[in-house]
Amino acid sequence: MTKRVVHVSCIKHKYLDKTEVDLCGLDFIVNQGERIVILGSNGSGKTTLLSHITGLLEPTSGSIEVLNRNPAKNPDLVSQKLGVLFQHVEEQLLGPTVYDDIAFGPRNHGWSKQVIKNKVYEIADVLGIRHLLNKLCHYLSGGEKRKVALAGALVMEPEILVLDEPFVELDPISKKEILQTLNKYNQDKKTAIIVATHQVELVYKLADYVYILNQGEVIDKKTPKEILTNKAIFEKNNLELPHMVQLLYNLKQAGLDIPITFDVDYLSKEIIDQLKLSKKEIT
Ligand SMILES: Nc1ncnc2c1ncn2[C@@H]1O[C@H](COP(=O)(O)OP(=O)(O)OP(=O)(O)O)[C@@H](O)[C@H]1O
Repeated sequence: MTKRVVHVSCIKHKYLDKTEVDLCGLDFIVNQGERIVILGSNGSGKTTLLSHITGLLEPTSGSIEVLNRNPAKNPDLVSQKLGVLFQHVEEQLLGPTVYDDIAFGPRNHGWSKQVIKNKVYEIADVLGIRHLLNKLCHYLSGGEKRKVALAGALVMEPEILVLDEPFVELDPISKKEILQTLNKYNQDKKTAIIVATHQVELVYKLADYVYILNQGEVIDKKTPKEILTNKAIFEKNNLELPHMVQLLYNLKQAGLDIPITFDVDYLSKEIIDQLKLSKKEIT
């Protein structure tokens, strides 16, 4: 039977300035090894939802279970089983040096010096940041900080990874490498991945299911294909339609019957075939 690792049901939160966020609508459910992308425009409640899952916030009502326990009441569970990457990444870099920062979790859990060293080097190699290990975190670039924070999130081999806008500030090569790393972790270790973003193109590359948030409400759960083939979802939820999908819709409107896909090679072949065919028909 599939193990449910996260279950959030109609939680409400009141911030100190009295802003109320009601994350009701559909229950938010994540099973072991699932890759979930949470899409929503600015202020739709993505970070608020993730902050409850990671136990940083406690709801005023509703229920939240992470690995069958309340995360706000079980900080040990969170630190051992959850790997977290915050949106404002500076807030989570704790060590003076990159090495110290990645080693923070393992040291706290009493791992031996040698095991920590091996693991820090291993994860630094995976993320291509070994050359940064002796550097002070303060002087890292934005993208480097994000990679270091991700290394800190992965080093404990968590059951659940919670990532808030992980690809902001990353160059295309870093983005591709980190996507590959996340998908590999997911495959090899059955790590559940929860990513909040408004970068819709990630859906195709990093989602088994997509939850859509709109003004705090969890309004929909869909597969990537269902999202990408339904233009109305983008308009209704103030999400940017990726250029490639817009192009496909335009071609469809002009009479070319092309499947909606993000596979550039497949798409190019389809377009070329159809253009060749129509050229033949004319001549
Ligand atoms: N610490 C806070 N104090 C007061 N209000 C807050 C706080 N954090 C978030 N909010 C409010 O809660 C609502 C949801 O914000 P949240 O940050 O969860 O949205 P988001 O979907 O992550 O947005 P973005 O994509 O811009 O990061 C917004 O109206 C926001 O102003």
